Parts: sequence; structure tokens; C-alpha cells
Amino acid sequence: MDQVFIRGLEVETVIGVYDWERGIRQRLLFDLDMAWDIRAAAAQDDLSLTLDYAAVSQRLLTYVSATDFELIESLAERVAALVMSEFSVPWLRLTVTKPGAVKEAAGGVGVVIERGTRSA
Ligand SMILES: Nc1nc2c(c(=O)[nH]1)N=C([C@H](O)[C@@H](O)CO)CN2
Repeated sequence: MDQVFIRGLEVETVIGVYDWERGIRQRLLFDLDMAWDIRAAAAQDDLSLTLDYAAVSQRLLTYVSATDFELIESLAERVAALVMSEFSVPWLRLTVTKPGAVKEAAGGVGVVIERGTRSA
């Protein structure tokens, strides 16, 4: 299964459960692996036949920066649904990392979700 990916997309948004988090913006990182058969685009060297990672990135920057969820789980579900419906992605794996949430966790903390159907 071919994939188009995005790594370490940084977005600042309102996110968090606690009162002190509701009035600030915090940095989140998004990693996305998205199923896409790239053969037609490669054969014709044509961007319109593939999944445009720049377009997906821009959409996520716009969407996420305007949200204010408490849980990263809630945000992850919305982002996955948006990417699948707006870009016709049949399967994805999404990692949302909240880098500053646990200071002792050097690599950040977060969630990983997989949604959709992954073909062979
Ligand atoms: N599984 C989760 N655990 C926690 C979350 C979350 O969104 N998902 N959020 C918090 C707080 O907002 C925390 O990030 C503040 O430092 C705690 N645990």
C-alpha cells in the first residue's frame, strides 16, 4: 500500500483540560500516514492525480488553529474525519503529540489513531 505522509506539522491552538490551559495557545505536532495509490500520478507526472500533501497540511493548519478542544483525542478524531472526507483518503494513521504536557517526557505525549480501510 502506497502512502503519502506529513511529519511534524506544527500548529498552535487552544487545547487542554485544565483552567490554565483554556486561555493560552499550545503547540501540537501532527504526523500523518495516508493511503494513496501513487502509480497513476507517477506514470503521468501529474499532481492532480495524487494526494497533495501541501493542500492537506494547509487545511489542517487552518482547521486546528481554530479549534478549542479539551482532549487531544477529540481533536484527533475530527482531524481524521476531515482528511478522509475532504481528500478521499481511505485509510490513515494519525499521531498527535503535545510536546510540553509532561516535562519529563522528552519525546512528548499524545495519541495514535488508525481509521478507515487499508488495502493490501
Ligand atoms: N489521554 C489524554 N490525557 C491527558 C490529556 C489528553 O488530552 N489526553 N490532557 C491532559 C491535560 O490537558 C494536560 O495536557 C495538561 O498538562 C492531561 N492528560
